[in-house]
Amino acid sequence: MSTPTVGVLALQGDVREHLEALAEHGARPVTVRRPRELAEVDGLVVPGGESSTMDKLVRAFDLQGPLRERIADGLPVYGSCAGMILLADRLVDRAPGQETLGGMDVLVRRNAFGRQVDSFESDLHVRELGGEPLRAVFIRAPWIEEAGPDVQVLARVESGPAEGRVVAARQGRLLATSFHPEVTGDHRVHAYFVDLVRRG
Ligand SMILES: NC(=O)CC[C@H](N)C(=O)O
Repeated sequence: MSTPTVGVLALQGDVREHLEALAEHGARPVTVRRPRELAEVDGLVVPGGESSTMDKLVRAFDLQGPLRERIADGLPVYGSCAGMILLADRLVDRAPGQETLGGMDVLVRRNAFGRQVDSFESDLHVRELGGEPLRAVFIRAPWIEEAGPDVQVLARVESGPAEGRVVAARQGRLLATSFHPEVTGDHRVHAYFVDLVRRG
């Protein structure tokens, strides 16, 4: 699979930046809005946005069942911010009636960093992405509050009041970050994900 087809769930949120970052790293990027489009992809990005809105749209577009099935079948999925929330098996501070797709054995807290620090940037050292620190942009971001034994922690906040909080993790073919790597020029997270898709 030299040029994998990688979808971006395009119901809501920042889709275009992900498509560009995926193309840069050798994937054939496509938008996914319908079950038949989901059936064509080798991997999927669930972008940031607003997780309860995205959940409603996922259900309105009859994608919840097909997405859960493909996740259970081992589809590689990368969730950023709201996407991390959608991949979580358990949520704190969910909106009324909000559901997730699940797949990752984590407890995720929405809007975890508090209102006074809606958005911020921070450098993270992510061993899997090589030596250079990664500039991470957090926008009303969640964090992973608890992670099961099969979850590999990839990055934690390195300073400030949230020091030690888990903001990137992987469980098998599922990858999640609290932050938005698509808005910086450094797309190593996308490269890592495309590699994960290629390995099948
Ligand atoms: N940038 C984001 O994706 C924010 C996520 C948003 N706070 C939510 O709950 O869905």
